[in-house]
Amino acid sequence: MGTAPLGLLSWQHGTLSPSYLNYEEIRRSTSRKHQCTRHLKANHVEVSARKAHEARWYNQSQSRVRDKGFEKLKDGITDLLPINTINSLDRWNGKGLPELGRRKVHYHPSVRCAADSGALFSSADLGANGSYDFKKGKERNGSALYAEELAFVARIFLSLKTLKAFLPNGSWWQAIERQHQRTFNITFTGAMSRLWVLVSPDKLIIGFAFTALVIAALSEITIPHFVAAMIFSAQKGMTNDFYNNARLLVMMSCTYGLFSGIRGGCFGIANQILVKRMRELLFSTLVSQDIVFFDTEAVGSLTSRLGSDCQQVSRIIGNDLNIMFRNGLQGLGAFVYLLTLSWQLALTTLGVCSLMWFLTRIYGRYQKRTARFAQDSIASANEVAEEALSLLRVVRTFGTEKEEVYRYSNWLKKLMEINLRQNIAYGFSTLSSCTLYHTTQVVALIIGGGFVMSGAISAEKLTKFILYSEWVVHSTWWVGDHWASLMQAIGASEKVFQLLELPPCPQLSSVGIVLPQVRGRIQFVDISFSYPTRPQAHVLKNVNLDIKPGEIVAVVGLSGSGKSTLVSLLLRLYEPTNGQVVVDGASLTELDIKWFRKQCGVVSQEPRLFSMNIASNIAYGSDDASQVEIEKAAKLANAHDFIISLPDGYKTMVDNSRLSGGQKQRIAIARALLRDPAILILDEATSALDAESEHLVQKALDRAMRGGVGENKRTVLVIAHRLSTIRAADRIVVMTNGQVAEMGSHDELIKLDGEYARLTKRQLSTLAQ
Ligand SMILES: Nc1ncnc2c1ncn2[C@@H]1O[C@H](COP(=O)(O)OP(=O)(O)OP(=O)(O)O)[C@@H](O)[C@H]1O
Repeated sequence: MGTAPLGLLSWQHGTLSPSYLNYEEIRRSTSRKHQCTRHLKANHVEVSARKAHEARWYNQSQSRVRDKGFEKLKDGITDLLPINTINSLDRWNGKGLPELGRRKVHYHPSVRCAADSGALFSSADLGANGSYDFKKGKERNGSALYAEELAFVARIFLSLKTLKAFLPNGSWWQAIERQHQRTFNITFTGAMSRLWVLVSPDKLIIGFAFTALVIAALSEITIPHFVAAMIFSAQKGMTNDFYNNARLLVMMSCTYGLFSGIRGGCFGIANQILVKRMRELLFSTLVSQDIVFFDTEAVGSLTSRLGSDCQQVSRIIGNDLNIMFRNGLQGLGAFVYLLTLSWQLALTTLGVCSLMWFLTRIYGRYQKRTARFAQDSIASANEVAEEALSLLRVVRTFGTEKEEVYRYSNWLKKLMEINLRQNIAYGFSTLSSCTLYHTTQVVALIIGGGFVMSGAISAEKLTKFILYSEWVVHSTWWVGDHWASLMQAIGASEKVFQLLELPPCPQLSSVGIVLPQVRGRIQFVDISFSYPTRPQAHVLKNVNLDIKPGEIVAVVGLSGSGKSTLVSLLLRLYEPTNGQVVVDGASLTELDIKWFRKQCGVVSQEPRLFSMNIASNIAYGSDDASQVEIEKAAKLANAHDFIISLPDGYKTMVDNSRLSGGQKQRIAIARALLRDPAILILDEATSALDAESEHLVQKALDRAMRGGVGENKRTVLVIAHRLSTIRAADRIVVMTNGQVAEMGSHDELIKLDGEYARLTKRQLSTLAQ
């Protein structure tokens, strides 16, 4: 097999039109065309023993040859191998094609370059010894020069291909959009009407701001007129006119300064009010969402919406609209003035401004589209940061600081990619605006100078014209700049507006019935349930359970058997897929759920404390509790002694991390007991406490479970893990795979020798070890 030159024959991948590198065109453009064609035809090698994938490439290449109209060449070349990525070549390295032997293949940079751009090669091009040397090829065979030319053309077209990606609507600009999904799109008018609803209660401030804006803008626009008038009256020796103009200039300058200040202050205040109101509204919308919503939305992302996204919106009124109105008004005024000076020159300026505005609209649209993606990336970065910082103890224990930094910086990288595009787009916008700005001056001077020389207008008029045309263009530039910034802010706030439109959780707005007295009978009637985020997983299946008033029921079972889910359904945090929960004969859906929840005391498996003092944490949700009642609840929960031993006693500031697990649990028990609930729900902690803490917590739980007397005896539903708690129950319910497997007293279930007996034995043997 002889060494053949590079057979660069065709191009794939739509970005570069194949016709650009049509073989025939290349052939025509080179003096060695016949020689090369002959050479390729003569040196092609029939590759007989191809592997399956090579055969596939071969077929593809044949169809490409056909598709791209290389019919003539097709007949002569049967062993084309499309090497559209260098990886394909690399895969051959060392392994060898049948005809190349097991030798390493080396590639000339131009082969790599051409291959990257999707060229087809003949296997013969790689040479008999598996390598291709252009210099040697050139010496041996004149056609090699042709190969270099082709490689050169390849480079040019590669550059063109890259350039094309940077043109408006090119693939580089759209790369970001392809990575993100947009489900909600807000228009300019949509955003404005929503913002108006938010700021309308402060019409007075907005009114002041706009009045001041108009006065400041109009007084500022007269300044160039008086400046020019003063210069020319001085030149003509008109002293009276000079001083009159000077007086008016001072007056206008002062008016401008004063009202600019009022304008800035009023817009600033309106801005602060807007952001505050928006954050309040967003927060209240979020806290009134269904629990399912929080199964899908990360907390870090939501706090980012409250912080960063709302801040972006504040720019709209305080900055963008303010400056747009000011410059719009001034630009309009200046243009009217220009028309009075020379309508021909005024129309020239208008032409330039229209072009500038057109470019700005394109730029503004791009900024709006990308802004949302930027905010999404900020939210995701925030989510990672929030997670890592709140779980820093776990991060430190597992030594995964670097991984967390990597996770965080990955989002920052994505954000940077978006910002890079936004900034380059800004660069293009500034470039075009700058060019057009100076073009106006040059055009006005050339045309205006002609008018002056022909005596059509005076030099004073031309000077005023230049000053005001500059003003018009400058105003258009500013309006355009802030239009783009406004669109960016609207884009950034899309998610905020989307969230603000979420209706509150229906149970919060529904008015249900309030029972005169809660006796505490709880019935789970044929309950089936799947979490909305995992509808295929049936967590509870036809659960039937009747808990009598004052009864203590312990629910036991393996982890994941659905015990906590049962409690969530009792508190109506989720709605059952099938069946219903009945309390004292009334369906839970008929009851006023806020009232019902107040009748329940809940101690969750991992109680969380708020960043407030201990007394406020105990009184959380019981606003009218007195200090005496708080202390009584704390004593019942075995928490009083440790609380008073703290430096500030009940006023000690705590948060979720400043107390031990046992202490937090006792505060949570006190919080539940303070309500003196008719129904007590305990999700026993599985985490191991030291013997002393466990003893104290256990005593607190026992006391809590025995609360109430006679008719008012408390109904207790306890998800129990400790044998002592289980034994204290009147009835034990054993759950397996979302179903009630066994039910009865401890002795009954031990006799049954089923699941419960097995669980108990396992626990006893663990304790014995
Ligand atoms: N918010 C949720 N979204 C989706 N699936 C969930 C959710 N909460 C729990 N699950 C799933 O529901 C099933 C039952 O969970 P549940 O918390 O009720 O079990 P459990 O018996 O209380 O377990 P443990 O004793 O470990 O607390 C599990 O498979 C769990 O993965």
